[in-house]
Amino acid sequence: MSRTRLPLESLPLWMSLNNAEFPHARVQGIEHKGYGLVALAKSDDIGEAPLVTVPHDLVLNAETVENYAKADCNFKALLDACGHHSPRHDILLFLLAQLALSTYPNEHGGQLTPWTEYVKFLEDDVPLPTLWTEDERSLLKGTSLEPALVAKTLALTREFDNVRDKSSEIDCWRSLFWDNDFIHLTDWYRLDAWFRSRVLELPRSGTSMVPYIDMANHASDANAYYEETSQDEVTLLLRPGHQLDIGDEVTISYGSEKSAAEMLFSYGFLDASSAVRSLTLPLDPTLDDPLARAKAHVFTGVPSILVKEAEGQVEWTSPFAYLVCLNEEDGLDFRILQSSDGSRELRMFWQDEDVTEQAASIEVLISCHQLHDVFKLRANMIVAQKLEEQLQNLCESAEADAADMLESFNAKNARELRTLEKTILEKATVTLEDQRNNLLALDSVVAYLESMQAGSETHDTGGDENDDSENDFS
Ligand SMILES: C[S@@+](CC[C@H](N)C(=O)[O-])C[C@H]1O[C@@H](n2cnc3c(N)ncnc32)[C@H](O)[C@@H]1O
Repeated sequence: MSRTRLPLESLPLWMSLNNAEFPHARVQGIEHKGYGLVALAKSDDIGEAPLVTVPHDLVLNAETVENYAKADCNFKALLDACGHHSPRHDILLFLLAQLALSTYPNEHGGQLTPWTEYVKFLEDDVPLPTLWTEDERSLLKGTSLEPALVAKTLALTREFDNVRDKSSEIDCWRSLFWDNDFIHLTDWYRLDAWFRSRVLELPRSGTSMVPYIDMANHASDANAYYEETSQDEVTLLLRPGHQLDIGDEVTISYGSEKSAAEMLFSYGFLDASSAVRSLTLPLDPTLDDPLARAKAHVFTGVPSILVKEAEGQVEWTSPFAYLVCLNEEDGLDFRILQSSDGSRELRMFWQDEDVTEQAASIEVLISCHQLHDVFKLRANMIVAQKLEEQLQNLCESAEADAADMLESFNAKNARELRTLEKTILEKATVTLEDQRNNLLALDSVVAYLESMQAGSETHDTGGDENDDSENDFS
């Protein structure tokens, strides 16, 4: 969508017309960060007074969307056809309506809101990976962001196709989506990127976008914070103890626990000062596991591996790896139970006890089993294999990149993420190897492996004695 824009100089007027106050902070361009907020007074002069106050009726949340639907029948038709799934999706539909209204008022003909103008201040160029070029995205190969980005892209495409399909039965939306082909998938990507990089969770208003305050950039030692007042206004305040001069950037924290991949995914930059060193990888059941689908079905958590470095130590956690490593001979079983109303349900049993509800804590359930250390060894090997594959992919990605050193802000961030994740993975591999060696030295594990070996030898010699020993070994 080729949209109408407004210059930043008009933002103060927009704020005043909408009864928002910004006595101590204004928006200006900040190097490498787009826009940002800067202080208009020294911290000593500001004291505890708000830097910015945004009235409740400017806050965009699920309630704003519902109220707008009551005032605009075109939007109501769209919301009823494909909305009411989640606050995020409804807010995206609202932003889409504002974008269409601000750019094609004749086609849309709907109700203007303050957001119809505010979207004209928002930049097209948002550095989130969903909006990167193909070449930039290819640099993420082997990082934990690669599968997340593929999943997100698919989900956004599905969402957009659904909105587009449903719009075909609503006159004004049919004209925008179909007859004039004004709205494209990239518009939906951009709306999602605006939402993701600007959304706040407010105690009273819930999932919300707050104009002007959403111009505040992130810093891990942020000098400001936002809060919702008892009148449901949102205010931006200085953090006690932080000194500010006129012209200093006013920053907030986007979250202190987010990994580098999460920061890049949601905000399009890496925070060099962050101490968080972690990554999460999806984990699938092994291909030859006959119970694979059943395990995935009952597991309520996210099937993943979390690797985290803290105080020099690398730890991994993966409840799903413990489920993946168990099989029927160990005592894991799945049964379909029929309830009195005739519905059928898949239930998981461990040692004949129904543990469906505890599938995500299977590690605890198996801790009393005599083969507990053997299970730990199996889980360790599943995780080690996944991490080695990941490291291999990262190396291939670095080799491909070396041939074609693409220069851009996003390319630089992709490379930094690769380096950071490679370091974490290499340390995790050493941790896993140490743990494996310790487990392999345990009597219970040695006895188990010997019994398996003896079993397989008995089995082997029971067959054709003329078998090629090399084949047996392989
Ligand atoms: C809530 S908006 C802040 C306003 C934004 N800079 C703008 O121009 O509209 C969040 C976006 O600002 C940018 N940003 C915020 N903090 C940053 C930082 N410390 N370094 C680089 N970019 C930052 C990122 O593009 C992020 O997605």
